[in-house]
Amino acid sequence: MSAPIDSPGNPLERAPTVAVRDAILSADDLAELLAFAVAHETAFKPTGVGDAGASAPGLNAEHRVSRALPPRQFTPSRDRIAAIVAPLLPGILSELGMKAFDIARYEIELVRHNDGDYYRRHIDTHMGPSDEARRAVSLVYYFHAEPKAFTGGALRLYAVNRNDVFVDIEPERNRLVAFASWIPHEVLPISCRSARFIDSRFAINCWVRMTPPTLPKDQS
Ligand SMILES: O=C(O)CCC(=O)C(=O)O
Ligand SMILES: [Fe+2]
Repeated sequence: MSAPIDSPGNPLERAPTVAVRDAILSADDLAELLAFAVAHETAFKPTGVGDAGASAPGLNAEHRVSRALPPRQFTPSRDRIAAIVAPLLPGILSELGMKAFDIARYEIELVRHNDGDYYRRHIDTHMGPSDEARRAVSLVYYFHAEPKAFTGGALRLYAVNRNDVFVDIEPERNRLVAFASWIPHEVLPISCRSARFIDSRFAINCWVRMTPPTLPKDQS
């Protein structure tokens, strides 16, 4: 018996693959988006966990502190965001090593992290057999006011089974980051001395939901 010449290692311990795209929006569109967020400041509500993949539904300040705009208030932007993401998706999927799939829908959320906020390690999807249209790809688009008035807030993406193998992505203005929704990740704590809403770390989450595969019929 001979040992493999080049062991591929354990995929669960490998650093995750992340796709990063910069300069996504024009300066005008970016300014409009920031103005939209600022105009809706009072509508942002504390975020919960457990919508997908987290341990328990509801608010959990140990796990996640941030504020999000209720999705119905952000729906006018949904088609515009989908129109930006759709043409980028084939290249992103191939970079992530994922096959093209039937898109059931895009799920979109606008989130603001301010002083002391964070989101601990989690995944964005459910695992195991299911006929729901599950989240397959997570995309996060970052924006903020200039000059940037917060520090921290990197997106840390982990190897599935390791805490000490990770990739940090800076939430650069006008940057889109994409990763498979089952990759564990966290938002590192943010410091924002002014604590003003406009100085927040803003992010648009866009989850691409996959049409579920047809499960084999029970033959018994
Ligand atoms: O804002 C980010 O960088 C990621 C947010 C996140 O992981 C989530 O909302 O599920
Ligand atoms: Fe997430």
